[in-house]
Amino acid sequence: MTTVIQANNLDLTYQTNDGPVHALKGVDLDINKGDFVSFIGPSGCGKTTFLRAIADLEQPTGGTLTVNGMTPEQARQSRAYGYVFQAAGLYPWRTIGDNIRLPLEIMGYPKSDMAQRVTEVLELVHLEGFEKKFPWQLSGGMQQRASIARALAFDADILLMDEPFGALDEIVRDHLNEQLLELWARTNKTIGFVTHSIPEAVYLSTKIVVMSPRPGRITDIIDSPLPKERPLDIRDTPEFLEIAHRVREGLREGHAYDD
Ligand SMILES: Nc1ncnc2c1ncn2[C@@H]1O[C@H](COP(=O)(O)OP(=O)(O)OP(=O)(O)O)[C@@H](O)[C@H]1O
Repeated sequence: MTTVIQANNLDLTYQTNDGPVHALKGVDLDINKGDFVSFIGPSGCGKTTFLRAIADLEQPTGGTLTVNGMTPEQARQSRAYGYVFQAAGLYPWRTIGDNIRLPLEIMGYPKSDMAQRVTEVLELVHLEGFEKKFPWQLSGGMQQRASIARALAFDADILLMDEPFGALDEIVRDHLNEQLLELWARTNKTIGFVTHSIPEAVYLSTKIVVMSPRPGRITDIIDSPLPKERPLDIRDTPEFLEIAHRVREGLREGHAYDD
């Protein structure tokens, strides 16, 4: 099994006007190729910080972190991952196709390759035919799918997603969760996914990382026994509910630490 992301005793402390904030403390985690890893925990437990450290957007203050065996900086330069933010962040004056093309243009991709990539990724997120539409002509869920398509444009092996569906209603979210699993199965990407939702984490993941704040740390890592193929009604099975229960217990323990 290939380890794609490896954190050893990782620390990250922000220096603020109110003193140091220990956002990550002693984080040890191995993420293997093809894993779907969810990070769940209360606000401030360092989920986003960890994702940003992987993406070289924050600098760890201790320990080691490698991405595809490289430093996060080298991994960023070799375009090892795509990043999806909570808000879709599409440019309103650019069409969906032009939004997806933008990172490719910046990197100087040949024009012919670009057209083909845009078609491919739109197909992956089921937005065929929307290339010429503007973001405001799409629903919130479709915009978020377009932003996933943009993150897939480079065909990076790793997809980092920071609460991509947090602002969407439950029905749309269920639908996108199903589609994301299908995309993951088709592409065999390694996915790091931040969420506040227990059912979402359990439904999507092969590995669930439960975190706790002050200092931000990992309190439980659950390797999911659920099969890769997951219809939505798997959420009513005893196996699913058992994992959800373990996550809830882990979160509760983390909270007790604060009292
Ligand atoms: N740029 C920054 N400067 C100073 N402190 C920061 C910075 N970014 C995050 N923090 C602090 O680090 C801690 C971890 O923040 P982080 O955003 O990683 O948590 P999170 O688990 O993603 O939270 P949420 O669920 O609210 O997004 C918090 O206490 C936060 O206030």
